[in-house]
Amino acid sequence: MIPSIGLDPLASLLAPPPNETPQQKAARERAEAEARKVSEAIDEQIRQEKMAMRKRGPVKVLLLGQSESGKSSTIKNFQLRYARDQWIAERQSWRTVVYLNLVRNVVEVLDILVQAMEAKGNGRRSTSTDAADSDRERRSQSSNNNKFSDKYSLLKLRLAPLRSVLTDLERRVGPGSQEVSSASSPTSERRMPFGRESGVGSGSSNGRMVGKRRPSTRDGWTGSPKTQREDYDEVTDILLACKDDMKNLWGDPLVQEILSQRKVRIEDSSGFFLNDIDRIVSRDYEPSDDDVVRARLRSVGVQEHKFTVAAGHLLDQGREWIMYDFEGTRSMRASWAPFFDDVNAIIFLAPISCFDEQLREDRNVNRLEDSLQLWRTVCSSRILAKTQIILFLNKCDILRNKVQRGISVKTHVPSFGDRKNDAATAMKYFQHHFKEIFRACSPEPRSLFAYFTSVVVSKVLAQIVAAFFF
Ligand SMILES: Nc1nc2c(ncn2[C@@H]2O[C@H](COP(=O)(O)OP(=O)(O)OP(=O)(O)O)[C@@H](O)[C@H]2O)c(=O)[nH]1
Ligand SMILES: [Mg+2]
Repeated sequence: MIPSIGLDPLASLLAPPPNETPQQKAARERAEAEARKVSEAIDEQIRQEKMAMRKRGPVKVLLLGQSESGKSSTIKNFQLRYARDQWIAERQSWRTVVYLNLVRNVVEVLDILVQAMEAKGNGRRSTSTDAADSDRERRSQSSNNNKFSDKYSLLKLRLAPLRSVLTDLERRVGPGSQEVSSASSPTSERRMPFGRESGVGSGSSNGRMVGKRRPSTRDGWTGSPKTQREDYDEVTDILLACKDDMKNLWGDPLVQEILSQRKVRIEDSSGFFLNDIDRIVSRDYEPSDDDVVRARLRSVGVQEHKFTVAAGHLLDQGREWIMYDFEGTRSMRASWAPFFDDVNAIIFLAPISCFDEQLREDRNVNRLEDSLQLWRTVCSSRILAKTQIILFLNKCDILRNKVQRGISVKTHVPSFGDRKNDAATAMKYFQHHFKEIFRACSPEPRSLFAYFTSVVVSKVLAQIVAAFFF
C-alpha cells in the first residue's frame, strides 16, 4: 500500500513528546542546538579541508634516474591504473614503437650472424706452416663453412629489407627512437661500483645548469608518435613477408649458439619482442597493455604528465597529479634542477640489474656506479632536503636471471667479496649501499622508502606510490 501524502513515518519519531514539561522542553532545545552546532562545525571542517586541498595544488612528483632505468615505464604504470581512458585512447599509437623495437631486435641478431659469417669467411686462409695443422684447420673451416650453409646467406638476403624499414620507423618515431651513444671519453678512468671513489665527476655534466626547461616533446601523455593506420600498413606488409624468416632466424640453434658465445642477451635488452613475432606481425595487431609497458621509447627532454584520476580509486581525492619524466642521459641531468621547487616526492629509479653493464653514453662508466653517483647528488641536494624520496631498486627480474645464469657479481663489484652469488644477497647488498648514501648525504634526517621492483612486471607500483599521499 502506498502511504498517503502528508503521512510522514518519521514525523512521529521526531515530534516532541506530547506531555513535555517546560523544563524538559528547554533541555531538549538546548540539546538540539548543541547537536546543530556540532554538525555545523563538522561541515565547516570538511569545507576547510576541501579548500586547503585545492590550495595545496597538485601533487608534484619527479621521476629521476639514469637512462633506461624505468622512469617512463613507471609513468605508464600510473597511466594504466589511474587514467585508463586516456591509456586506451593512446594504446594503438604504440604499434609503431613495438614494430620499431622488433625490427631493431632482428637487425641486431642479423648483424651478429653476418659478423660471424664474415669471420669464418676471413679465416679461410691457413696460417699454419705445419701440413697436419693446416689440414686440420682446413677441415674445421670447411665444417664451419658447411654450418653457414646457403640457409644463412638466404636469411641475410631475405631479411635485408628490414634495414630500410628500421630507418623508416626511426624517422617516423623521431629522436626518441635511437639510443644515445657517444665515443667513450679516453680520459675517464674505468671505475668499479662501491670501489675507490675518485671524487665527483662521474655524475652530471660538471653540475652546470644547461639552460631552461625544454619544451615538452609529448604528443599525448607518453611522447608516443601519432601514426595513422595507412602509414603502418606498408610496414606491416614487409613484416608479414619477412615473418617466417624472422622466426627462423631467432629460433635457429646456430644463431643461438653464436649469441651465447658472444654473451649477447637480447632478451634482457630494452624493447625485446622476438618471442612475440606470431602475435605482433599481423594485420589486426593491437598492442596489449603489457606490450606498451615493455616498449622502449627513449624520452627526449622533459615530459609533463597530468593525471585526471578516474573515480573510485585511492587517488580519487580531487587532487591533480603532475609527474615529470626526464631524459636520463648524463648530458641532460643538469636541466632537471629547475624542476626541484615545490616537489612533493621524488621517485628515484636505480636499475640494479646493470651491475655488469656500461653506460651507452660513456663506455668507461659502469651503470651501477653511475646510478650511485646520481643518487648521491639527489640525496645531497639542499633544495630537496624536505622532499619525500621513494627509491625503486628496479629491474630485479633481470638481476635474478643474470645471477641464475651464473654471472658473478663479484667480478663486476669487487667489494661484494665472497658473499653468496644469489639474487637475494646481491639485492640486499645493493640496497644497503643506497641506504647508506641516503643516510650520509641527506642534509637533514628523513626517512627513506625503498622497494625492490620490476616495473614492467608489477601492476601494483602505482598503488604503492599513491599510498604515500593519501
Ligand atoms: N625486464 C624489465 N624491463 C624493464 C624494467 N623497467 C623498465 N624496463 C624496460 O627498460 C626499458 C627502459 O625503460 P624506460 O622506462 O624507457 O627507461 P627511462 O628511465 O624512461 O629511460 P630514458 O627515457 O632514456 O631516460 C623499457 O623497454 C622498459 O620496458 C624492469 O623492471 N624489468
Ligand atoms: Mg623515459
